[in-house]
Amino acid sequence: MAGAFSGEAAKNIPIDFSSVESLPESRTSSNNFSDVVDDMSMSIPVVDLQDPNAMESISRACGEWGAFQLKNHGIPLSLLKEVDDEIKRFFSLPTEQKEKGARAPGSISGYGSPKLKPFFSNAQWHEGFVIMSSRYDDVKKVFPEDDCARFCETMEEIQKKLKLLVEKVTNIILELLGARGEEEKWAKTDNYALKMYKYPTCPATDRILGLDPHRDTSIVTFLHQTQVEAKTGNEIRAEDQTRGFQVFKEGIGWVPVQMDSNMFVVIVGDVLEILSNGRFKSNLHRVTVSETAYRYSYAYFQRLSREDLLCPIGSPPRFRAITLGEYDVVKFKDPHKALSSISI
Ligand SMILES: O=C(O)CCC(=O)C(=O)O
Ligand SMILES: [Fe+2]
Repeated sequence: MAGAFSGEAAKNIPIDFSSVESLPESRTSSNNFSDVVDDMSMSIPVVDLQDPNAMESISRACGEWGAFQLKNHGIPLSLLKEVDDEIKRFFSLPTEQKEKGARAPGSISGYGSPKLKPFFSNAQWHEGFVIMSSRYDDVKKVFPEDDCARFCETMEEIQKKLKLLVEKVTNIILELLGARGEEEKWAKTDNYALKMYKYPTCPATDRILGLDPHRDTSIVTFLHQTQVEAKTGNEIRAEDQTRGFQVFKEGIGWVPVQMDSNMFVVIVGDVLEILSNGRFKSNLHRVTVSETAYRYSYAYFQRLSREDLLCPIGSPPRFRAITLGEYDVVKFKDPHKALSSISI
């Protein structure tokens, strides 16, 4: 198989997906593929940021779903389209070119499978590229100079806009919680990560996921689902529009989120569940893949410091106060039990 790697780098760099005609034994997963809701009318709520009742809608969505789609967010749709195009251009580069920006062991930024272990098995069908707080060193290694400038300018622009939008939405949420302390500075942080993904077509969609079920550690994650592009010679099928990002709803199952490239999906993370004393739910989500269509996405995460103390707002507290650094250690041991293991 082309693109087989050895040594440390093999842990970070995906196999060359285009060369895989059948699924290697090592890339099978034990996930449940049948528990998917096929009622198209069921989805996460849509919140209109221009609506005078936006705050109430955000409160309800975060409490009931831990996720919502955000429209009228103020980021120009032309910029969203440019970002989509640049991400597509990046992932279309030859594998050996992208590998020049490979994520170094122990680092978060760069090309490969984002550093998520031991959260997941190895078996995930995606390529990733991570930019940390507007640092483009890895991009420069990948792109020839002129192409690099266009990519970096576009990414800089979207990150500037997202920083302000995420700050605005985080402030609404903090106001809902009555937060008065340190948390307000977290909304404004200059420390963030932009993770981009390509989910290539896959020969065995019933045996592997693009991204395994997980909860983000963030306050909120902003996710944009980019265009689905059919593999040469294939039509895009209706189901490919809903194949991709899915959220888990207790008692209902996996709910596919209908793609809308004009909106952002806002996802509640563990930090917000802790801060809100359990009022807002950290959302369990995953990504499924398609046999006939590629999918691209990018996610923007605010990053707190390891020393930041997460303290539930409200009484009696349902979680013990914990620094982010300590919480990371707990999550590393067992990501799916992290929240329950700090609950009191
Ligand atoms: O690519 C997606 O749709 C989801 C990404 C995601 O969940 C993450 O980066 O945490
Ligand atoms: Fe996520």
